[in-house]
Amino acid sequence: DSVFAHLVRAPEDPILGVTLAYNKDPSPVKLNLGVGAYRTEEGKPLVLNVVRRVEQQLVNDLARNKEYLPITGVAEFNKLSAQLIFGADSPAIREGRVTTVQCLSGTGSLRVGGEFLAKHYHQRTIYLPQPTWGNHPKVFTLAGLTVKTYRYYAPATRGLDFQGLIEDLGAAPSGSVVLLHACAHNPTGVDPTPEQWEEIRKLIRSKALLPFFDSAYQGFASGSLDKDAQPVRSFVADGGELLMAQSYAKNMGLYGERVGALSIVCKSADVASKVESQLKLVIRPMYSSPPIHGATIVAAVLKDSNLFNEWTIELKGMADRIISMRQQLFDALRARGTPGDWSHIIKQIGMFTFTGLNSEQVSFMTKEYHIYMTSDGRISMAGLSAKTVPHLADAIHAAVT
Ligand SMILES: Cc1[nH+]cc(COP(=O)(O)O)c(/C=N/[C@@H](CC(=O)O)C(=O)O)c1O
Repeated sequence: DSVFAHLVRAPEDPILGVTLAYNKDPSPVKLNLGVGAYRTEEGKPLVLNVVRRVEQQLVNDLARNKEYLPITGVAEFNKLSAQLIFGADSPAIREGRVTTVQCLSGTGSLRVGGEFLAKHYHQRTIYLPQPTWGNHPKVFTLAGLTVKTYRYYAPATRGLDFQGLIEDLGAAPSGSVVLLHACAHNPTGVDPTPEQWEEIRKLIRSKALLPFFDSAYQGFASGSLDKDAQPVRSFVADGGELLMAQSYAKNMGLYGERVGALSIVCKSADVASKVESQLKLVIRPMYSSPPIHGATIVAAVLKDSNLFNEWTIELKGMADRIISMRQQLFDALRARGTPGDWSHIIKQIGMFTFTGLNSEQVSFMTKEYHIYMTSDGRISMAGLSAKTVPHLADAIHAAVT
């Protein structure tokens, strides 16, 4: 019999498996609020106009070919990605202290960064917020790091457990790596205030902890790319070092193109270039070089001021639609007199609402109302529309009464 006959059947991914279950459900009222992917009012995936425009230009450009990219990817894309998150006027970029490599979207950027740290950094422990994106622990464990957690979410207030965060990071061994969501924390939708970010930054620098930022929603938290990058820029401004994983999956709608970048901000240009040389030794045996199409689209949008402005308008449109879904769901629950305080729905930011519903209530809503969401009670607001809000509100009402 097969040499693989001994394999046990693996469980589906807690996030991506929700979509598989949704697809199997024949119900006409089913609702997919699982994966963090934007949907229009009509419930359809969105390809941004700027992306379509650029793709038209690319397909007609006979000067383009399908040659291998360098291991580090599209150079222009790397430069423009660093400017997008650190600011076009960033002193670190000007001083040549930033190295950026194109990776396979956010996940690939996190994995390459994790493998680089496991190989070259003296402290192999990374602290993840509790809770965090479900794939983080797996990515970093497989990269060779030891995963620990720091308190982040306070179920009682449905807000930030700032005291717990400070205590846990204060107790972390000096030099530990700390994963920070740059904005729009997944799954809680709870971000530190600017004042709290400043406290976090001071603590991290005072203990020589190494920040590893994950930016998968730049522009989705506030609707402004620059505003959402402020916390990151305050860390770069203090001259310290950090790692930064960027994803264009959500904010440019390039999910399946797998477009992302890993940047490492170093103390000197000389170190940055040595870091880049070692990053190439991580990437070459992993996937050799990244895909050409998506990064070319992003570079075209970022370097042309008209396309860039049109992108910011489309991005704000997506952010605003999500915010209106928050208000509509909150109003619908209030209209039903649904027991409990639901103000966190309008206070939380980014793509997700961390409802506070427990796994029994979630499975009740799936069974009785065909609502598909992750078992931790997270719902992707982008999956909602004005006409489906009442159905979700009915389901939540039934689940809590
Ligand atoms: C915080 C965070 N970081 C990185 C990623 C990776 O995205 P990538 O497509 O590799 O650029 C995601 C994706 N999150 C959504 C989709 C998923 O789970 O893959 C989600 O949480 O639903 C994140 O939420």
